[in-house]
Amino acid sequence: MDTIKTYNKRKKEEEEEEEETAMEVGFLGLGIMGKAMATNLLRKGFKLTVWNRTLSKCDELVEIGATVGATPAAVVKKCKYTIAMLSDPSAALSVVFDTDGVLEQVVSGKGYIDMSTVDVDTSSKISEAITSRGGHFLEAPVSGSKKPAEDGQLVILAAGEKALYEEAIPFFDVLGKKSFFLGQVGNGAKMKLVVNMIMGSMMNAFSEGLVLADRSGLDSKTLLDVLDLGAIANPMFKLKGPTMIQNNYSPAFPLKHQQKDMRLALAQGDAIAVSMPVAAAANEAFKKARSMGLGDLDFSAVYETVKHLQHSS
Ligand SMILES: NC(=O)C1=CN([C@@H]2O[C@H](COP(=O)(O)OP(=O)(O)OC[C@H]3O[C@@H](n4cnc5c(N)ncnc54)[C@H](OP(=O)(O)O)[C@@H]3O)[C@@H](O)[C@H]2O)C=CC1
Ligand SMILES: O=CC(=O)O
Repeated sequence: MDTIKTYNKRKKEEEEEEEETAMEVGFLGLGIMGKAMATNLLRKGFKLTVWNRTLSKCDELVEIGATVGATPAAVVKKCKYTIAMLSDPSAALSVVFDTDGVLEQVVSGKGYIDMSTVDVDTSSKISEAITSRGGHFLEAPVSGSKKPAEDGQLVILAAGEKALYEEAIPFFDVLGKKSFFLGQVGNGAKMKLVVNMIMGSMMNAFSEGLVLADRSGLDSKTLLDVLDLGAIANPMFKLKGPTMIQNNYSPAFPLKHQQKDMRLALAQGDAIAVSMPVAAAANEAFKKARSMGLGDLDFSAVYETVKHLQHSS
């Protein structure tokens, strides 16, 4: 009789533990984007276990209810679903494959959702590793910056396992205003790089326009008003224009990440022989900006490089 009781008690505890695990969501990477996204998930009632390479960045999340995992592996062990938001391909790979990384605890049924902006190769390597251990993988890079992340207004570009996409919709509903499922792994990465290639090229054209207007004796604020009323009005010019003309480059989207995206988009074009001279020139300007020590500022700081080119000519 006692044996049956003990068995039933243990079974109930296991079921409770399983339920608990199912509700826990892991979050790796609490930079500008990750912090805002994790905060939204917590505020909407998800139980979050967070990890960041610089562990002190977890403190603010702990204050609003998060638990800290000591390593990426510890987070995955505890949670059925883990979301990552990391700087670049090398960070995304390191968090999965290094000692104490994600892969050590991926077993059947675990879901890994990488929302970092990376290239197809990186995403495919991660996908193969996770799925070969019975886990499920989704890439889900986002369009939208710090403010859309804070407001839960990102555009989510998901690709990979459709079933995991369906399961992740409650997270995406909190994080974004719209999510797309784009098919096989790689399509999310490709779409995100196309979008950011266009954005980086536009930022350069905009910077050149601001310089040309200024050197032509025109008022920059009037230029912004004219642009905003015409066919090329857009939220980026409207948001960044006023701060750029005040030389304020407080980072929302760090310039080093925009340059990484230009580089990866050019490689994407290179592989399929798509010629992109405008994007290539924009990439050079972002590289120049990095060499001027502007990499941690907002990507709109490329305006300083465009101004600098006039001084040196
Ligand atoms: N900011 C934006 O507007 C947008 C950014 N993105 C993309 O989202 C991703 C994150 O961007 P964002 O939050 O702005 O970037 P941040 O630079 O603010 O944060 C980067 C994060 O990656 C971590 N990291 C960097 N290198 C490593 C490593 N080797 N191992 C482990 N962790 C590492 C950082 O940890 P630590 O704190 O220790 O440095 C930090 O948590 C990037 O891929 C970016 O391109 C996409 C849309 C918009
Ligand atoms: O990746 C950057 C963004 O603003 O989107």
